[in-house]
Amino acid sequence: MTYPVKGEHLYKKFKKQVVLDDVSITLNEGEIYGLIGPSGSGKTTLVRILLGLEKADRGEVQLFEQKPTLNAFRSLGYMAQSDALYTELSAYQNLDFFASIQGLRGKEKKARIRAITKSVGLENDLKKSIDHYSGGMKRRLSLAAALVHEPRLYLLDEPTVGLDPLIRKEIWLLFRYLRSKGATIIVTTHVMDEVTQCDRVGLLSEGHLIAQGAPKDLMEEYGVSSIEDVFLAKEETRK
Ligand SMILES: Nc1ncnc2c1ncn2[C@@H]1O[C@H](COP(=O)(O)OP(=O)(O)OP(=O)(O)O)[C@@H](O)[C@H]1O
Repeated sequence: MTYPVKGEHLYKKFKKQVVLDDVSITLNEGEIYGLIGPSGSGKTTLVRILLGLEKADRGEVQLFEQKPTLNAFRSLGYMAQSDALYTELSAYQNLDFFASIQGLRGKEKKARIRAITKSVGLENDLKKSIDHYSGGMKRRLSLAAALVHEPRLYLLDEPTVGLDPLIRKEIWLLFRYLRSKGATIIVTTHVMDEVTQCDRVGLLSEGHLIAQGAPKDLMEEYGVSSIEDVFLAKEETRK
């Protein structure tokens, strides 16, 4: 079996602060994995290390059983926490650019742009310049840019932050559709109802992966009815 992501014994320090302490994480093909934890617990750092954008002080990362390289990076869908869009271009021009650098051409490129903008609900706003986009629209466009080339692996850092519930629902439908086609998705989130839609979750606290598993199994194991309570129960046992 090929694992899309394998991080082993990852350790990272920024100056004197230990941000990740012996974190190991393996993703199976075709699963949605939610990475959750309080602000500052190390989620973004972990995602960036898994991508090869940040180097761990110790530990090993493999993407599809190879060390992260620029080529591997191109075949991923990455959405950073802050939007990386070209504000002087229209929404369409942005997507056209991102699709082109991912190697899409001609009719296929147009069809993918059309399909993805519909999925994120921006099909009527493609001509607008990004300067005239709201924060939520920019977020959706960033997501579309990460998804347009339909990679096998997505690393999405808070993709739905600031979006209204209807759009969020649409986006989760899209994630499930991508999963049904065999894609693997790692997503960081603060939204608890999104957590229960993940196949597995990893709970990060102060750089430690304190629990990992299917949300239902974790809730059963701790005899609680929410992942927040699993978090609290687990934190209690660590003290
Ligand atoms: N480049 C950096 N230099 C110094 N400290 C950093 C750097 N990047 C992250 N940190 C610190 O590492 C810790 C973890 O940050 P990280 O962004 O990974 O957390 P997070 O769980 O993603 O938080 P949030 O949910 O707020 O995005 C924080 O204390 C942060 O200040």
